[in-house]
Amino acid sequence: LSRALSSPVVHLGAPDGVTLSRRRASSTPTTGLAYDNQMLKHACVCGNNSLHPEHAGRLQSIWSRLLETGLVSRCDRLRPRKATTMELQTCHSETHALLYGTSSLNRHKMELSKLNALPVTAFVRLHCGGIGVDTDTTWNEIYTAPAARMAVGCTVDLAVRTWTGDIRNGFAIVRPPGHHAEAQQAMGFCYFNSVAIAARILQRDYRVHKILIFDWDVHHGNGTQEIFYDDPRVLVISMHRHDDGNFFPGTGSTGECGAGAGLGYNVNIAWSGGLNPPLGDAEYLAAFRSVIMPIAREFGPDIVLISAGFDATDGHSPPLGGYRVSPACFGYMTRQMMQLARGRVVLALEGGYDLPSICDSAEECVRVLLGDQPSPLSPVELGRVACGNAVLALQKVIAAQAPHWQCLQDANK
Ligand SMILES: CN1CCC(CNC(=O)c2cccc(-c3noc(C(F)(F)F)n3)c2)(c2nc(-c3ccccc3)cs2)CC1
Ligand SMILES: [Zn+2]
Ligand SMILES: [Zn+2]
Repeated sequence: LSRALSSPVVHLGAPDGVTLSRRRASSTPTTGLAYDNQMLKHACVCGNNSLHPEHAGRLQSIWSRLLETGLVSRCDRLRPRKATTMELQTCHSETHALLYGTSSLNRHKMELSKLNALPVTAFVRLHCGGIGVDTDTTWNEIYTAPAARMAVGCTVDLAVRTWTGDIRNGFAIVRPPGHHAEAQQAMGFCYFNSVAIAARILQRDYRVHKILIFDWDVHHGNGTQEIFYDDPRVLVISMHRHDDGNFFPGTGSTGECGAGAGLGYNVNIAWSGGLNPPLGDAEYLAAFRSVIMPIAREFGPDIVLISAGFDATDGHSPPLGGYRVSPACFGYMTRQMMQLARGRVVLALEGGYDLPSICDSAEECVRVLLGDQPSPLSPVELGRVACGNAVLALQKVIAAQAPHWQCLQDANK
């Protein structure tokens, strides 16, 4: 017993009722995970998941997978919290923050002047009997606001604790998603732009100089682009299906390179050509090798935030995605990003709804964040040349961005 007593971490079988429960401070920081079941409650009152595919099952299944695989126990589980209104207002207007950040349970606490300032047309009646901003962006007057605030709070805390070195890197298992949310507009299942708010807080409160936001969701992150369009300290790189504006949300063309001081700090890899053929790992690898990593290295970020939507994977039908990127490819892209910013990388879930694919993809990413070897990419994909449409799209990006990035100028010689 005396020996056991000498090593304070050992939980004695309490033979004498003494238990030394002082936990060993984790000497080496590990991967942080943020999740809370309050985010499951955001749902349309009609309860029809096939009508509203951005449902709680997405989050529940990812969390279950991370538990079953033992990955959660290898990570540092953050204490989840809701974002404050002040935090929401780093990117959104006060009206927007109060409109979507206040549930009916708390509306009575709002100053009357503020309550009266809210646009009455904010929500419309949906065919399903529910209400929402639009048919995709449904509103549950009790549960949507706390869930949306929770998604932001979890993402912010992971980013801050990664910056301070308290955790090595992190993954926010959150919903509702955020990358379509603009300063004054909720849309595309999004209310608050979690990743953008995290970036703004790192800038304002931690004086972080250079932040890379990489968005690999199959949809263009219009909100993120809009928020940082004139900011040279936040480089936004988005790779997404565009089809000359015919794919949701329609923004994110190659020529949108930023404005003012931010010119050159917005990079859109806008895929086109529909699904002839559907894009896969070969195209995403070509984008990484020829554009994304060269620009990211030249920028030299202090931290990397990833809008990690998994709707580009196989299993996502054409209306949503239609591409065939493999879960292992998301692991590969995560590992590539870990070469930057001394490995300070934080992922936040955005889109994706095919449960097996998003679970496989999330698992791949968490394993890589923990330092495990990523699953091998398919030899077929490794050996396949990127399709013609993808090569054209990449050439357009290089032409548009070469004036702003030295690394691409050599590419033209
Ligand atoms: C019933 N009908 C069925 C087809 C439909 C097609 N969706 C879209 O065209 C669409 C439109 C706007 C936004 C998005 C979108 N996807 O990910 C995200 C993200 F989560 F913000 F990243 N937004 C997708 C689907 N949406 C999803 C979906 C699933 C999870 C998250 C978001 C959309 C699955 S099928 C719309 C609803
Ligand atoms: Zn509904
Ligand atoms: Zn998406």
